[in-house]
Amino acid sequence: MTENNTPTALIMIFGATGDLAHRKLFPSLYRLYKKGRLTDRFAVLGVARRSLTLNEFQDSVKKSIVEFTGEQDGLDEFASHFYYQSHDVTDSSSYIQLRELANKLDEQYGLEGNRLFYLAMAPEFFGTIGDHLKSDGLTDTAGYKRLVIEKPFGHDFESAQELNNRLRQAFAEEEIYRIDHYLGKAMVQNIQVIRFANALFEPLWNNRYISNIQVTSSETLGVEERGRYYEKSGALRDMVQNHMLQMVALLAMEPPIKLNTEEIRSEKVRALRSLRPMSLEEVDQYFVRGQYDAGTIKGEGVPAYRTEPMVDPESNTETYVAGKLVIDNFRWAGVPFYIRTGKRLGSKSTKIVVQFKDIPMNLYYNKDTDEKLTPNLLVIHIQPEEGVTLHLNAKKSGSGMETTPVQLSTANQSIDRMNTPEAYEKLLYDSMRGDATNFTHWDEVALSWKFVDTISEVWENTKETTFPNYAAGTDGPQVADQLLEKDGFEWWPVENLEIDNC
Ligand SMILES: NC(=O)C1=CN([C@@H]2O[C@H](COP(=O)(O)OP(=O)(O)OC[C@H]3O[C@@H](n4cnc5c(N)ncnc54)[C@H](OP(=O)(O)O)[C@@H]3O)[C@@H](O)[C@H]2O)C=CC1
Ligand SMILES: O=C1O[C@H](COP(=O)(O)O)[C@@H](O)[C@H](O)[C@H]1O
Repeated sequence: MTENNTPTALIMIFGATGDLAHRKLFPSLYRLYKKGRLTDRFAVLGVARRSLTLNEFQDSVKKSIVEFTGEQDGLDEFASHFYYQSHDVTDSSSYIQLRELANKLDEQYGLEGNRLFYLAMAPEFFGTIGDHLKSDGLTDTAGYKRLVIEKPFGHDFESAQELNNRLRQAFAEEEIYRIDHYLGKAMVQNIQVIRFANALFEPLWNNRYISNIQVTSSETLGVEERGRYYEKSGALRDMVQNHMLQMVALLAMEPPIKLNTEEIRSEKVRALRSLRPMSLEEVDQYFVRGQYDAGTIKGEGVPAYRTEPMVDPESNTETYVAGKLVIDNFRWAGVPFYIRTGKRLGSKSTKIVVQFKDIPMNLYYNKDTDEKLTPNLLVIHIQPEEGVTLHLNAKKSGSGMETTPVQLSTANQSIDRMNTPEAYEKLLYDSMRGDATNFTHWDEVALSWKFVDTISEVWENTKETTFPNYAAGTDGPQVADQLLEKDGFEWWPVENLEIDNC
């Protein structure tokens, strides 16, 4: 890793007029600038097709910052670092001009030839851009060259491999920063710290003491304007292949021998390699799917998935997935990892619940009340609230020896926004500093696709006759509950585990 806490670079954003650039990238760069993490030695070169003057582009940057950060301090100064080239990325003749502009900015700002190419565009263009960056000499530079690439990285293992091979013609693996914005979330980064910095947890973090782990990422949003993309993706490719499996890898991995990029990634890869593969016939035992019907969220009626724009009225696409993952290694044999994620659910929440095994005997059992001890839980609140809660049992006040559940909580300040800009801010900063720890290595991408491909093969080839099978605003389809009931467990309800109630 190249450590430099005030990095200098030319940041070339392909897709600079798009949603991601305006909602996440410009505000994140602005925050870095305000925090002094970007000195004056940086320039941003935006690329997109529409014809904009320099002033128009800089105005659009300022507008996005006001809208998404609510701030305007030093805006003119900040926006003066932004440049624009109208350029169709499929048009080979434009790259030479782009290279000349890049070289000029390099000199003007003293950027030492450092270049970050950020692909904030539809994935069909990733390969073409990579090819041109190399063939037209944009990657021939005296400083570092890095490619930051958005999801989705492929549609399945085969297409991901094809894309990877193509990009590797222009960039080495260590120069490719594949974004998974969940890895930029503070509490996802905290999973390792909670595990490896607490004598209380690490000795218990195995199949002797843990009964099951549940990872939930529920959204109230529907598919919005992304019907075209989502119809081909579904929740499995959109959320499970990347974010959900990344969280599982962090929970399941062995302690790395050092806290560096290579060691952490290699332990995550080992965890993903330990996922028990399923045969096509076994998929239904381990994974279930759902699709939302019309319903009510926060008092407002919302439409069914099949009536959303650009969605097939008979769509077979899943908007909900629940699954049981089995990790075949010494630490986790016998401990199911349950995951669930879906759109148009009752609440926006991402949580991890680690359920500990019951103690061998309940000394406090009272046959008159027949109350069972509540299992100990460690709840990691990823979003919207950020923090940790430990659910314990303690003595009820009074003269008897009855027990009552109690909770110990620590909460960070709450943030509730989709794809929190803070995540992008951290990831942008890391990519400029050369810290790839919180980006996904090709080996992780490949293993995740291989795991998910078996499920998609079955789902794409079997029409789900029960769709739509959950109403918007509910907890999802009943099949998800049945998945855990078979094992004698149930989902911990995310609402009742809110940190505010603790
Ligand atoms: N938006 C978000 O919150 C998130 C987005 N992503 C990913 O980020 C990427 C971008 O998404 P998003 O910003 O939403 O997409 P948008 O459709 O909003 O933006 C696409 C951008 O690409 C440009 N563009 C399209 N075709 C060409 C072309 N042939 N040559 C040059 N520029 C072109 C468009 O500008 P113009 O029309 O002017 O050419 C625009 O700037 C996608 O991979 C998406 O999956 C990932 C997570 C979240
Ligand atoms: O990558 C994606 O993530 C968002 C959910 O992100 P979050 O930070 O709000 O949890 C999801 O809405 C989107 O469909 C998916 O592409």
